[in-house]
Amino acid sequence: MALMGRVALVTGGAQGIGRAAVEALMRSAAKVSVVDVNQDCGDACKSELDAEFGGGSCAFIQCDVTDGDALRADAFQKTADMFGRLDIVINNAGINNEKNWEKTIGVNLTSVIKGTYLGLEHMSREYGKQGGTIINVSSMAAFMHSPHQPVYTATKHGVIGFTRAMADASVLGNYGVRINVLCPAFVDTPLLHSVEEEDNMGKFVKFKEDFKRTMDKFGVLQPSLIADGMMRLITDAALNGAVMKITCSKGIHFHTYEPMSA
Ligand SMILES: NC(=O)C1=CN([C@@H]2O[C@H](COP(=O)(O)OP(=O)(O)OC[C@H]3O[C@@H](n4cnc5c(N)ncnc54)[C@H](O)[C@@H]3O)[C@@H](O)[C@H]2O)C=CC1
Ligand SMILES: CCCCCC(=O)/C=C/[C@H]1[C@H](O)CC(=O)[C@@H]1CCCCCCC(=O)O
Repeated sequence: MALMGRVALVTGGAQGIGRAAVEALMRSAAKVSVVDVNQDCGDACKSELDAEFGGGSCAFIQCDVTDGDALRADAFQKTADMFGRLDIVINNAGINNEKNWEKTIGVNLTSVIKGTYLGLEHMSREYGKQGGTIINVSSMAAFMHSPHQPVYTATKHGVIGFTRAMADASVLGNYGVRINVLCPAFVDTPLLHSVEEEDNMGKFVKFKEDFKRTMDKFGVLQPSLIADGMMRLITDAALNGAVMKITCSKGIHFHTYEPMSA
């Protein structure tokens, strides 16, 4: 019951890692807004969550996170209006599309930046709000660059740099918002199967056997473990600017950096 009365917004929350996070939040008695572009999946998710947790604790908002106006008005503002506040934002929506790589930058990086800024508008002391916490979802691809997914890899590097800089800005600006980043290795979700398809991988699809060998080598995690990591980032008040990694070999752990020097 640690999060009783708290309100969370999870992008890409209708399936996969986002859905596991939504369930973990609801088990802790938070109210959750599931923001997802996929109407059918979102409707099914809402019905299942209402059946499990009772109505009134979650909402599904159909929204494409790359539509900045919709993200502001339909996702963030409606969530705050519906539940009366916002405390937790998980910028999780992501795609793997090397063919339409500009869309990958839009969803995986630009929308994470927008989601962070909107989260601050609703939670930061700068805006007269009560504080809160933001998690941005990156990937182990930010540490082990992938020849199968160059643009995906670039976006996930970007998410880490942006998040760490914003975490420092939050301290300097006394925002009262903790901002952390999560980097899972391979996770058993529909996204992982998109590496089989030319529509997603473009010319890199010819490397799919090599990609699968990497997966066999490192193993595949379950979404529930990623949700456990997210809950730790949400509940541990000491964490800001943390880069959490989750792998089969080491489980939940943190990346360490050299102190900054010229
Ligand atoms: N599955 C994996 O192996 C890993 C995934 N990740 C990251 O975790 C995050 C979640 O991925 P998964 O759950 O695996 O993917 P998934 O494909 O299972 O779920 C992603 C969800 O995001 C939604 N979505 C996609 N584009 C959207 C948009 N424009 N607007 C709103 N919603 C949108 C989808 O409809 C879907 O419900 C992504 O950022 C991904 O890059 C990171 C490391 C490993
Ligand atoms: C299709 C999208 C799935 C994206 C999953 C993902 O982010 C994969 C990243 C891998 C990248 O393709 C190349 C890698 O090596 C990344 C995974 C690395 C896992 C390392 C685990 C290390 C360990 O267990 O110690």
